[in-house]
Amino acid sequence: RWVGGTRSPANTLPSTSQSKIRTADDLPRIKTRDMFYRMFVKGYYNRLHELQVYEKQLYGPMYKMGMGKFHSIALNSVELLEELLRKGEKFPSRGDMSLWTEYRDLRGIGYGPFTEEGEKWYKLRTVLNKRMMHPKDSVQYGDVVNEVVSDLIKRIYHLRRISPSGDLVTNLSNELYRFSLEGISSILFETRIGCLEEEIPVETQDFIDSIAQMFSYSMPVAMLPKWSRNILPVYRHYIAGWEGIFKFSGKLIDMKMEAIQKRVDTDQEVEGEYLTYLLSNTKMTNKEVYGSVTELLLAGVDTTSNTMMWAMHLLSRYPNAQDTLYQEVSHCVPGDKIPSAQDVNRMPYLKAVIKEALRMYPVVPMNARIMIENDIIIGGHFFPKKTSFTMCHYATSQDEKTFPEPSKFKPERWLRDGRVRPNPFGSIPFGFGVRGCVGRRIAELEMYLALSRIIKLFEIRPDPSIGEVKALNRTVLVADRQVNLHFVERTNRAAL
Ligand code: HEM
Repeated sequence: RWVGGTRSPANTLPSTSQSKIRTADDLPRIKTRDMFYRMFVKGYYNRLHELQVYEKQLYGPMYKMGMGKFHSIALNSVELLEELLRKGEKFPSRGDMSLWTEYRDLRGIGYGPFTEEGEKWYKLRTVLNKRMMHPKDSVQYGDVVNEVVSDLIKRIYHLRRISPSGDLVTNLSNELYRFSLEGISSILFETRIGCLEEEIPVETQDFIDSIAQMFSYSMPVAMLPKWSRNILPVYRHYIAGWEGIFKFSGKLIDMKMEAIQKRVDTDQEVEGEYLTYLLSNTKMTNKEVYGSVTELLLAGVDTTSNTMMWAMHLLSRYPNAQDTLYQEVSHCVPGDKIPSAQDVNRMPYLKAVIKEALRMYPVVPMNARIMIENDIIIGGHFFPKKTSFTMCHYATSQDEKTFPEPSKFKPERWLRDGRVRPNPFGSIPFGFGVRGCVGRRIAELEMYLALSRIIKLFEIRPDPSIGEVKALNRTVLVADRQVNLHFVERTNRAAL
């Protein structure tokens, strides 16, 4: 069979409805030959997000796709995504994560929110969601994040100063990666790790290199057969990446645990934020905390940094939108005051800017669900349980029926000022439902606080020498070239 298990409507549905229900066999299928041609001859392999748009034109909103062991039903319309997500199971699954679980099994480390499944996943999320998921939870991290934003601003001043024009910041993605890693580490480890210092500490640099190593060897490890692992060095490098990641995060978590233990031993009150909560208020062991904190961290860096990069890139190209944002920020936070987590709640345009940047560049451009427990009917088609669905939400967020003039950056389409707002399933950059992104509120807080402060201090302008920037799909949507921006100071005051 093409997808799913062996059940069919004939043995699961009431006989009256059987005649109207179609199956996967009635859907168009992308031929393997065509898929290879598009990927490797037409060069779509790193523009899979654009392939969604192209294939919708060829096959319509629902089609079969597959390569090797991987087979899936592509859903490529707002209506179908809404139907699938609304019919979601109690313990939704995105599919096979054995590439990540293998290392955890090898070292006896607990699974985190990405790798855990079923009821165990549900229980884990119940613990992890606390102090993270509610908008008011993120407010408590406002001061911690603002300290990191201050260091980012200092670094922007420094980089401008040493640039030939006196206001250029080159390779913005790299700077925002450093900001984002520092921001999420300061929340998850409750300590600073020095990513924004001029010289990054050696241990932190090793950690950054290990993350890059693990990600870059993931694809070859997934593609190569298991028997090649003892022959080729690829698997060894991949495992070495994980070793470096867990060595660093394990050390920081152990240090926190020791500090908590000392306070407990001396009858002092234990105070702290997320990590302290996980270590002292839940029944999680250290090895379980390693697994979860590390997965939260890995999910929270490139996603946040690239979204900020796209938002700033767009603002530099749409000066009117940038000006509207500046007016809002300077009205809500006048003078030298630094925007706080409470202040950003009074800035609807700021939120709309991020929402629109995520619509145009949803950094995670596709997502998946696999029905574990139940058969399902989607778009009038029957699918047996274990069917895998690919959610083509990059394409739906570019659909002009939901978003008129989709290639234009129009934050105002998200404002709640009486206008008809787009279907919420049109743009789902953080996923949906109980399995949706756990770090959404933290990511939003980081982006709001950084962007509002930057826009208050600087007018950002494009660097014409870099040409037209396009998105490449490298697990997340990144720029196809180095992005530079001019940061023109709005006043003479260096308000830090
Ligand atoms: C702009 C920033 C971010 C974007 C666009 C984003 C997007 C996503 C998406 C699309 C998913 C899949 C959700 C689903 O299947 O319904 C996800 C899951 C997840 N995200 Fe994020 N994310 C961002 C930032 C973060 C941050 C900062 C963290 C950590 C604090 C984080 C942690 C996670 C985790 C752990 C999961 C897996 C949740 C689970 O399976 O239960 N993300 N994210």
